[in-house]
Amino acid sequence: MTDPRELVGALVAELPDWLPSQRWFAGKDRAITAVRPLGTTVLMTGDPLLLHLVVEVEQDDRRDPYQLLIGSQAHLPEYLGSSWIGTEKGLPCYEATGDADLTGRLLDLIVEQDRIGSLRFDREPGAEVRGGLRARPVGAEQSNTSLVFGHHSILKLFRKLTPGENPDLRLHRALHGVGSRHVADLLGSITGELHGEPVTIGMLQKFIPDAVDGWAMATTSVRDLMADPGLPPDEVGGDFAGEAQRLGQAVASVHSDLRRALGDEIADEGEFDRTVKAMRDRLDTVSRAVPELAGHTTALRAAFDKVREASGPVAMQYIHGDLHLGQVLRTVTGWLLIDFEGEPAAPAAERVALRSPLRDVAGMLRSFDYAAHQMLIGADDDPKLAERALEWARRNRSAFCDGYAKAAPGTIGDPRDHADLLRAFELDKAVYEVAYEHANRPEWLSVPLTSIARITSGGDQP
Ligand SMILES: Nc1ncnc2c1ncn2[C@@H]1O[C@H](COP(=O)(O)OP(=O)(O)O)[C@@H](O)[C@H]1O
Ligand SMILES: O=P(O)(O)O[C@H]1O[C@H](CO)[C@@H](O[C@H]2O[C@H](CO)[C@@H](O)[C@H](O)[C@H]2O)[C@H](O)[C@H]1O
Repeated sequence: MTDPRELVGALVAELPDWLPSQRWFAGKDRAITAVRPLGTTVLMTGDPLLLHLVVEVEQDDRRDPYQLLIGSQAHLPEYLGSSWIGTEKGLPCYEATGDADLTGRLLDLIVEQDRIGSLRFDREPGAEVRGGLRARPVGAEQSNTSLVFGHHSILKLFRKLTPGENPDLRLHRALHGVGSRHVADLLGSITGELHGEPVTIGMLQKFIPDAVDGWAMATTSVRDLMADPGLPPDEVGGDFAGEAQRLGQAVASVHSDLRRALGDEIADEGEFDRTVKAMRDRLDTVSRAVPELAGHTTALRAAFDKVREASGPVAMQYIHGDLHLGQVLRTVTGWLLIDFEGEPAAPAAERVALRSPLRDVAGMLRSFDYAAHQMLIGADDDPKLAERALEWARRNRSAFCDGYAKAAPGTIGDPRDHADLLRAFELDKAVYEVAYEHANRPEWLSVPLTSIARITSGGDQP
């Protein structure tokens, strides 16, 4: 029988070519200079073989750890052909998250609260987890890989590993602990080891089979509005304003639960200077890479500088960090928030820092703008459609803020009362989006760029 470590030793040589084609691989814009195995755990022996692998990917001066689930068997079934990575020591090796015959093992290990090598499989206290189920990967294009077991649970395997406890797990656990109605129940987790320290490998949650994501609902509503140009928005069948308001209430409720669970603190004097510096630094970096941003830098800097004039105490707390319509699920009982990992490209320290909850509000306001304007990408200029898109965005941004204000009598109250801060956070997010679209969807670049032009010229406050 082939020694799994020898197999891994040979397989890592294939990874520099294979990794860039994976949706979840975060370093697609830089060449890979080396891949080294950091840890190998045998989860199933024999044929098929199931290995858990942590590798370090070197790119320029960065070294990022990623986790892989590797299967190997003498006769690779046809349906797994597209998961093939390489044939080592005469054995086909493949990415195993799509192999339903193998991935059930991960769930069973959580049910049994097992430990294999440096991997620890835990059930949350009191959680009932059903084992013996086959998994299907979530089809959507994601930063991580999620596996759905029956209609019961969903296991997220974090691909790029963040040292320590992943904020997604930490914040879900905290919210679950205070009984938040706006997150799915946490059922379990998988912890590994990175350079001798614990690291979150996976998170198991209750699967909500009837959930629809906010982006799908919002873009359907925009389409309905465009299809009925003569009707006022409140008379169009798919009007979203009621949902936007409930979503605002849900986000405010999650913020207040996070404060209750993990506390908050008033921003110190240096906070605003640090915030402006970070916004200016990001702007400088992004405008070097994206020339289309150059014409907006003066107006953006002026808007960022207004943060220094923010009046009154500003509370800092744990927040979602990358809130948009794709991160919220509508279920029969209301809105759920998912994916509390923060911006995928943000440094680990930033993701665990206390921040203003207005950033999440700004993220969602940006998303309403996106939902309205994505319909216009690639279409011929049509001032009527453009006006209709703006109308949808204004109506739903304002409904969202109404909902937030209604449910947040505490520290922030109505987000619109912090106009300068909110505008700066929105613009900072739009600069992030310029970088994101430039790297991932160049044809969408006009969406954040047009918003930046509009907001800096005085338009678009909710
Ligand atoms: N508890 C859940 N119930 C149903 N579907 C879920 C649940 N959690 C996540 N999903 C689905 O899985 C997808 C990926 O989840 P997400 O946490 O956003 O992963 P990623 O970090 O890879 O972006 C979501 O877009 C959503 O469709
Ligand atoms: O969902 P992720 O955590 O991977 O977030 C990244 O990808 C998002 C796109 O899928 C991106 O969001 C941007 O596009 C959305 C529409 O597709 C829009 O609703 C968001 O407002 C906009 O920011 C997100 O920025 C990025 O981090």
